[in-house]
Amino acid sequence: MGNIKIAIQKSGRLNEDSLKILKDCGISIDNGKDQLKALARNFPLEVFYLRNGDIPQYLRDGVVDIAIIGENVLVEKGKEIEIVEKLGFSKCRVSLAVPKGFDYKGIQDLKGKRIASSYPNTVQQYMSSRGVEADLHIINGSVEIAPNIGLADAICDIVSSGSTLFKNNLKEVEVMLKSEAVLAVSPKIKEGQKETLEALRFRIRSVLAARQSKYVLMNAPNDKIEAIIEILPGMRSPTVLPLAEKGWSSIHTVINKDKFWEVIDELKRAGAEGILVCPIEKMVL
Ligand SMILES: Nc1ncnc2c1ncn2[C@@H]1O[C@H](COP(=O)(O)OP(=O)(O)OP(=O)(O)O)[C@@H](O)[C@H]1O
Ligand SMILES: O=P(O)(O)OC[C@H]1O[C@H](OP(=O)(O)OP(=O)(O)O)[C@H](O)[C@@H]1O
Ligand SMILES: [Mg+2]
Repeated sequence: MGNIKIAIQKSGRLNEDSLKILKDCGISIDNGKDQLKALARNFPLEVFYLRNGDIPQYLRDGVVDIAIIGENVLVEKGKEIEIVEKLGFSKCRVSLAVPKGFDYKGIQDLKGKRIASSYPNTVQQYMSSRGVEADLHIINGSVEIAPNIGLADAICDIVSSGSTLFKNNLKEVEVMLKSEAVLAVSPKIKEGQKETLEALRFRIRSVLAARQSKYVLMNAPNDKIEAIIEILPGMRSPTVLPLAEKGWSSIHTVINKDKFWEVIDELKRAGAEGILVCPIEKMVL
């Protein structure tokens, strides 16, 4: 398989989870402190530690073949770059916010207003597709402070819990896009490298599916099995194994981790006992 170069964020919100997903894919990386480049020991992968904001350009130029990057950065700077996997972490939205006292009724209220943002293309496109012109001020960080220091009437920035907006006396008024970390591919990737990319994607999908699921085991009297199976939102038909105690069985299945709490009471009412919920390390689909 051809060697591929992957860019991940050097430091910041994506760094740790990006390294973690590679590790969960069974890829060991020798990364010493302050190293900008590292080789994987057991997979044809070279890791480049870069600024998130610089990655679209490196992908475009083919300096790196693939990258783990925030989708919001691609929307801003790399619309033509292909996203091949959504990775389920660093979930956030890019939103417009105004001071709490602003009587906001709709996007038209921002006509001619000063908007501070690190995402000028995203804002520009959102506003102009709605026929609204505003006065954009590009700033690189601490955007939420802009209205308080008289620099802007509104802002556009990343929102996750909303606590930064809250602390700065702002309210979210338009969600322009939803974002998460993604695996993106350079348009210049070569044929010989696609096999390695597919092998990596296969591993990533197995890791993500496992993160989303739980292995659930429970015991039940045989006459309750049918009712219990009705409740279980399993992958396929659950496994039913006889217990040493006559007339009892053990039921095993895989369920989506978010669904589990929805059905737990129902399962107990239907007669399930000794319910165990276990993590799954990999799930090959
Ligand atoms: N509060 C947040 N909650 C969840 N995800 C976030 C949050 N803030 C940022 N992100 C996501 O993480 C990415 C990296 O954010 P971070 O603040 O670490 O880097 P940055 O300063 O934008 O980039 P650079 O690496 O270029 O310095 C963002 O592009 C976004 O996708
Ligand atoms: O809704 P919240 O949960 O408060 O998250 C949103 C904040 O998180 C990000 O900043 P970060 O902490 O990454 O700092 P930065 O501006 O230095 O990148 C983003 O720029 C917002 O300011
Ligand atoms: Mg940030």
